[in-house]
Amino acid sequence: IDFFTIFLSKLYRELSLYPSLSRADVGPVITSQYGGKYSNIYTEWSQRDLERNENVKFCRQYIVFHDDKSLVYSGASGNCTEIRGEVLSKDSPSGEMKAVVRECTVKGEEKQFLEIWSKNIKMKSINLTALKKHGKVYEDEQFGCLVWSHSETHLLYVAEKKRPKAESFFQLSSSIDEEETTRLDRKETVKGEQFAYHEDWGEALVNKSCPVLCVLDIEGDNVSVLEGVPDDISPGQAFWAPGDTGVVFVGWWHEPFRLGLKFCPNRRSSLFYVDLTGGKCEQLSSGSSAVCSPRLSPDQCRIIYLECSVYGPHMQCSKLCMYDWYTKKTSVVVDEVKRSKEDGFAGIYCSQLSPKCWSADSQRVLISCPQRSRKDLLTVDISTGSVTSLTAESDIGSWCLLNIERDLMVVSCSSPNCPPYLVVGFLPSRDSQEKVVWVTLEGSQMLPDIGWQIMTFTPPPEHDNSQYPGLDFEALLIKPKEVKAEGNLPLIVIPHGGPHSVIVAEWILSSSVLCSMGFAVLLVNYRGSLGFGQDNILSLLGNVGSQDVKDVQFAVESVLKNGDFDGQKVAVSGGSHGGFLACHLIGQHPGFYKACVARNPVTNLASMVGSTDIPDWCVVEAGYDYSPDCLPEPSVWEQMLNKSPIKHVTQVQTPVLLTLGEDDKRVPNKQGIEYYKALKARQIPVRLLWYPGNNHSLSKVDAESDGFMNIALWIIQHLSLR
Ligand SMILES: CSCC[C@H](NC=O)C(=O)N[C@@H](CO)C(=O)O
Repeated sequence: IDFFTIFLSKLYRELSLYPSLSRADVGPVITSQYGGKYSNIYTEWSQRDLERNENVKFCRQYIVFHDDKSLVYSGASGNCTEIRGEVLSKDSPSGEMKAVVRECTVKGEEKQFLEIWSKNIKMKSINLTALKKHGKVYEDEQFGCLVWSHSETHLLYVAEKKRPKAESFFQLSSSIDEEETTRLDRKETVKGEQFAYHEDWGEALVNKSCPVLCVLDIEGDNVSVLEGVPDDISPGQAFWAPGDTGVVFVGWWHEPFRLGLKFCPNRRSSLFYVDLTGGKCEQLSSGSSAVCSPRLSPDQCRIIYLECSVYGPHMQCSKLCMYDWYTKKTSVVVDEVKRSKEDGFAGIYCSQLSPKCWSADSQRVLISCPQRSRKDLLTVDISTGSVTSLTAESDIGSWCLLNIERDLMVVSCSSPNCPPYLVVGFLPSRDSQEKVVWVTLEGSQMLPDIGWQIMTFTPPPEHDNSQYPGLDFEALLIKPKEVKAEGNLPLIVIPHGGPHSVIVAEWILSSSVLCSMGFAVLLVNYRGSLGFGQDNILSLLGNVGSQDVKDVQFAVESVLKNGDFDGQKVAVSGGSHGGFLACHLIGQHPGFYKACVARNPVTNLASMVGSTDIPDWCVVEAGYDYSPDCLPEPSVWEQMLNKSPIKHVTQVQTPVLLTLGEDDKRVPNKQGIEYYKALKARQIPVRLLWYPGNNHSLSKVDAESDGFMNIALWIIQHLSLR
């Protein structure tokens, strides 16, 4: 190991110390003995621990004195504490109690407990594993929840349906000597099911197959699985209906078969209500669209939720819809936006609203979402549908709403040169022109040597899309503030994945380390990205491998015209669809890029369609309609192949580093291997890194850090930088 590698790992270690915010909850208003009003804010953070090789979660609380409209005093109360073993946790609405789902190992066996804490006493610890009412509790963002009833007497959560134990046809029947419990267990086992296949919900949701809604009656210590949910529906994102009469949830249809859900809010789904007493289930929204993130208003009269169409591009511009609990009427509050409005509003792009998103008077909804290459904080007036940005004028690249309670907004801010920090501010009243006064609760350190800018590009006429003419796109350029000698800045080009996702101007660890090492990084939001209107998204369907490739190359060549860069020292790196683009770029522009890195890249749509958890993606991106019960026509297979990077592999001259996850369900690692073999056959330098226990994101701490080091060293080597 040389000096350079040590320097690089030291830099990575240093910058990986900055934690990110994952959650914030605002407690009830307390009146102090001197009459001052205050609330506690509970925050959760996550940080990479390179020594322990895990992402550690910790919490810190803050105290905020206020007069319901403005902050009087705020500060941290105590130090931070690491959180271990907590799967889910939630304070009761009054703040009197706390519920925790905890995982721990007892006598070598993993168990899940549901704990109820009151003040400083653990009142109950219910062994959910021993109860055997259901399987593991869901902790994911897709289905998972832990919700107190309004009366604080019951808790609602989602778990895997209990599956009868399967045993071999040849298992001997229980002997008389066996303990009673073992004999009872045996009674419930089924023979012949031992090797039955159970569908799951795909990438990052493996082993999640049949979720059920579960309720704990706290007083009676009784867990029950709610009845009445239709058999062809997987429920999740549940909460208590007004008056605790039942439960509202999102239900995803899982017939004819489950398609991957991660990054796919376009799956057929609806809002449902299941009655607690009779188990009667009612469908509240249309059955022909895709919905998520339902949130009940503080006055308990309305439910706001996001809706988009089924199939088509996976991520799209959403509608903000509202269901009136009493009139049972549904309305569209904010419609899909085809092109940015005159006031700059570009539409709603998020697959999740913050846990609470309503103003205290139940008249406005707050949403943080990408608007072109920034993440902004928007307010929506539910009676007029008018959208106002609270942050459009700010210099900060990303405003992420963690929560809002009684108009106190808790936000995580960051920029490419500034790690996440925590701010709070009161939402000004509906008809006031006042600006929000933001107060920092937990600051962060600005990196003075890193500069960033957002660049806008108009494609040349020959690249214009005749069906969707006049669209522009952007790129985020991150580069050292001081360029030492003119004309020798190396450039790393990073097209994002998706392709319908977006890079916003937020803190990105890898980019900041690369920039601190003296690289410029260009992250391109080519046409097809989120945040620029629905037309922009649709313009890419059928044009993958050409329009997106042209946009990236156009952005790179435009940037290179600036005298700071060395056109002979350009590398390209991307993951997933970004890896697809990296491989396309080196195939379509032979020799232009001196190094290429691809994380779990899509290299051949035609060979992937039968093995990914989202076959519809391949067909739709190739420009065709997907149908789950039809094999694509031969011409569609041909087009899928024609639009794939493998088609251009014979032109490649660039050395390629592939990083693959053994357990990737999204882009099966065979895609990378197919490309690896094609390169090897032509004696193009190629190296493959294989990460066991990792899925599509390669985000486990060791895979991420090892990947970063290898990527940086690969680029340095092939750009001849040492
Ligand atoms: C059949 S894989 C499609 C590409 C993938 N899309 C959704 O999962 C992708 O590019 N994913 C991005 C995130 O959007 C990634 O970086 O993994």
